[in-house]
Formats: sequence, C-alpha cells, structure tokens
Amino acid sequence: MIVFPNCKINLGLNILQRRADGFHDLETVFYPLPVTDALEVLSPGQLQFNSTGIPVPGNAADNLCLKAWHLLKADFPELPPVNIHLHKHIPIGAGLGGGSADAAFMLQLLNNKFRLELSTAQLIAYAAQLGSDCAFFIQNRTAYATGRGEILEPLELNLAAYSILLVHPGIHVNTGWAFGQITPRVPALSLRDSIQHPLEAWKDLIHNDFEAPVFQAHPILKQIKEKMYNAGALYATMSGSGSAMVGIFPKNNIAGILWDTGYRVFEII
Ligand SMILES: C[C@@](CO)(OP(=O)(O)O)[C@H](O)COP(=O)(O)OP(=O)(O)OC[C@H]1O[C@@H](n2ccc(N)nc2=O)[C@H](O)[C@@H]1O
Ligand SMILES: Nc1ncnc2c1ncn2[C@@H]1O[C@H](COP(=O)(O)OP(=O)(O)O)[C@@H](O)[C@H]1O
Repeated sequence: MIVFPNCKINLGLNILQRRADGFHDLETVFYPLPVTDALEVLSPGQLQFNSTGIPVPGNAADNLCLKAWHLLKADFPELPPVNIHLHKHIPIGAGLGGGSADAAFMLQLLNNKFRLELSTAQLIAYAAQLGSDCAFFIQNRTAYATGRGEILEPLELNLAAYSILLVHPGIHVNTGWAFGQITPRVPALSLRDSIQHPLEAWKDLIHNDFEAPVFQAHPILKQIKEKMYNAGALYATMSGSGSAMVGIFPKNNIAGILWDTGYRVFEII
C-alpha cells in the first residue's frame, strides 16, 4: 500500500502563552499543499525502515513512521511487522510539517490496511502524541488550530484562485529552538478574525511570531520575503518555524523570479 503524505503551510502564527508542560499555546491556520513524500508499507515482513530522497537527520529508529507503528502496536498486539519505505521529498526542518504528515499518514495506512477500525477522533488522539501539528494531517483540510496545534476547527478558505510559491533556501530551523526565542503574547486581533479579511489585507493583519527571531538568525529569509513582495506577491510569510517561505500571487503570476540555484522552489499554480 502506498500513500503520499503532503505538506502544510501556516497562514499566521501567534504564540499566546507558555504552558506548564513546556509547550506553548498558539493559534494558527493550517493549509494543506500538494508537495508530497511517498510512503510504502509492505507486509508480511520484518519490522524494517529505509528511506530515499532527502536524507532524514537522526537515527532511522527515531523516524516518525516507525514511531507511529510502535504507538499502535502498544494497543494492537496483533499488528504485524511491516517493511516501510519512505521517499522524502518535502524539505525537512522547513516549517512544512513533513515529518508530522508522514506519521499521520502512517497511522491511517495501518488503520486501513489492518482494519483496526479506529475512528477519526481516535486517529487524531494518536497523532497528537506524535507531534503538535500531526493531528492536522488526519483530516488534512484547512483548519484554525489552537492549543498545541492539535485543537482543530475546519475553516472555509480556498486559495485555488491564487498561485502559491514555496521557496526553501536549505536552512534547517529547529522548532524547539525557535519556540525558545519567543516572548509569548496575546495579540489585539485574533487570527480567527483577521483570517476572515480579504487576502489583500493580510499583509498588515496576519503575522508569524517566529519571523522576528528566525529572520534575525538568517537575514536571507527576510530578503526572500521582500523579493516575493517586489515580484507582486499579495501576501508573503514564513511557514511555521521556518525556513520555507510562502508567497501568494495573483493566478499564474509567479513566473520570472530568479532564485539561487541551491534553493528548492515549488510552484502551485
Ligand atoms: C511550529 C509549528 C507550527 O505549525 O510547526 P513547524 O514549524 O514545526 O512545522 C508546530 O507547532 C510544531 O509542531 P511539531 O513540529 O509537531 O512540534 P513537536 O514535535 O510537537 O514539538 C517540537 C518542540 O517544539 C516546542 N513546541 C511545539 C509545539 C508547541 N505548541 N509548543 C512548543 O513549545 C517544544 O519545545 C517541542 O519540544
Ligand atoms: N519522516 C520524517 N521526515 C522528516 N523528519 C523526520 C521524520 N521522522 C523524524 N523526523 C525528525 O523531525 C525533524 C523535522 O521534522 P519536520 O516535520 O520535517 O520539520 P518541520 O515541521 O520543521 O518541517 C527532523 O530533523 C528529523 O530528525
């Protein structure tokens, strides 16, 4: 069985307060985009994991795909060992949630393949144990998110009338470090309200709290954002804790921007 975990971008990200458990309450809008990994699971077999494509940092044993299998195995002893192959295409440490997407798709794949009969709510609860933005990928539809990022409200927002540009300059931002740079604050205008304004107004209303510290550490990211606006973007932002940059352009109006050849660039037109 093969599935194609997709990435997400954040439209706005406010870090509201630090919690007793060390995490932060936040508000953000998750928006799914069709830049994908490929995840194949074969059985029967020995429990095995290998990956191709972009190298995943860390030990294979810590890969979120394997963690998802172990999480379900603890509650479903009958779950057989599987042979997992991940082809990694979504940039890593980019604020695109690629690892979380792999984990959520793995949970769903195992649920379907082995008829575990888990409900959506149960899958969301398992996903939330694997990562704060993992729950989003279970339903994988645009959502206003609060709590750690796992409390999701569906949001009617469709950007199909625009073209979206993703630029990843290859900088890996550690999410835990990024949270450590923030002084949490509740903004005067909630993202729940500001996201309802026309996209043309977002530039002045919708912010990502991670931009200030991450731009300070990596000034090239601010330049990419300015370059997007100079090229006609209606809205430009960093996604999540970075370093992927997002530009939302009038339909079919992305072409012609020149980027460093080392960057990975995705156009959703
Ligand atoms: C910042 C966001 C915004 O969408 O995305 P990314 O930039 O990673 O994609 C997410 O909240 C990231 O979610 P995720 O990548 O799953 O984070 P986790 O693995 O749960 O946590 C990584 C680390 O980030 C910090 N963390 C994460 C989420 C949260 N609400 N508060 C936190 O303080 C904690 O220090 C934690 O140890
Ligand atoms: N399947 C996976 N894909 C990507 N990263 C993974 C995976 N499994 C574990 N990780 C770990 O998660 C970290 C980043 O996760 P990722 O979700 O790609 O970051 P971000 O949310 O910033 O895009 C990596 O440094 C890696 O150590």
